[in-house]
Amino acid sequence: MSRIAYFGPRGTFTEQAARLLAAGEELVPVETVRLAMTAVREGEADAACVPIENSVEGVVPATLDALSEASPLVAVAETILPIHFSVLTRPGTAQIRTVASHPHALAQVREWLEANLPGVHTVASSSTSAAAVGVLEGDFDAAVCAPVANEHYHLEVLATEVADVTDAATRFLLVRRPGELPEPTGADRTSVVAAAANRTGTLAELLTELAGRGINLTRLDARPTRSNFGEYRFFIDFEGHVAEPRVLDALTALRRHCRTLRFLGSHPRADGTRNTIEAGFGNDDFVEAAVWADAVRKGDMA
Ligand SMILES: O=C(O)C(=O)Cc1ccccc1
Repeated sequence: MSRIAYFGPRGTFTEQAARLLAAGEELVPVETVRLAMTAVREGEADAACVPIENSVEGVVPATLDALSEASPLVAVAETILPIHFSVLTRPGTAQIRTVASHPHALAQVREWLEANLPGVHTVASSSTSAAAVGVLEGDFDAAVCAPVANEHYHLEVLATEVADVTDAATRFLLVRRPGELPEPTGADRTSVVAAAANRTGTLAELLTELAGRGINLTRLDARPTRSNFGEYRFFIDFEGHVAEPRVLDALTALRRHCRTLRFLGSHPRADGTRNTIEAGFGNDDFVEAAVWADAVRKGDMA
């Protein structure tokens, strides 16, 4: 049985995602996203399940930062969960003055709180279930949690299915130490983090290399390098698998433009969207063109 570290404590949305991505494996809650990845880096866990992006609030910065630091990790699988919340309180609570949750969760229930708990004081916690623990311990009056939270904490349920934005969703990754890659499926996502040279047009150069090979981007985010003010790393997700020649060709080109380029994995997409392949960019097109170019170089051209 594999050991899977997940962003905890028990009862987070990430636990729900880990149950799907690593069914039947040993799931181990870890206090922060970064420590979940450290457990994998140090060999204490075989993989980590972490949130990466939310359809309402965007990326989870802690996940991007932890993916770009220390030794490389690669994403091998993903899942997307619909997000709605349960609001939990201690049994017998007469008045709710404080409500805690992960900042992404608080941002997604602001209207509900204004309408149902006007004037309540909101407190950011490290995760949704850390807020439930805080309620149990008397630190806050209520917590905005994942539906799975109450399997563990047995609090009073004030409301379920709470969400200002219907159809909100969060994507989660399963990351491992580098090794054998998942097989290409035709509906894959490849991720990299690029530290481009700090000069005019470098981001445009990177994007042109991808666009010029008909590669469709699925996400682009910038995070500060933390070392030099104004310097950024670019997190780029795009359609396709590194086993496909147009993707490998693009990565090789990106490498030439970057101070550092970290490969963050190629894995099947949870939504099953097939890779877009423009005319002339299929695997066979690259093979035929390479055979032709080789013949030209050898002087074998008919
Ligand atoms: O705190 C959690 O439960 C998480 O897994 C992070 C999160 C927070 C809000 C929405 C989706 C995921």
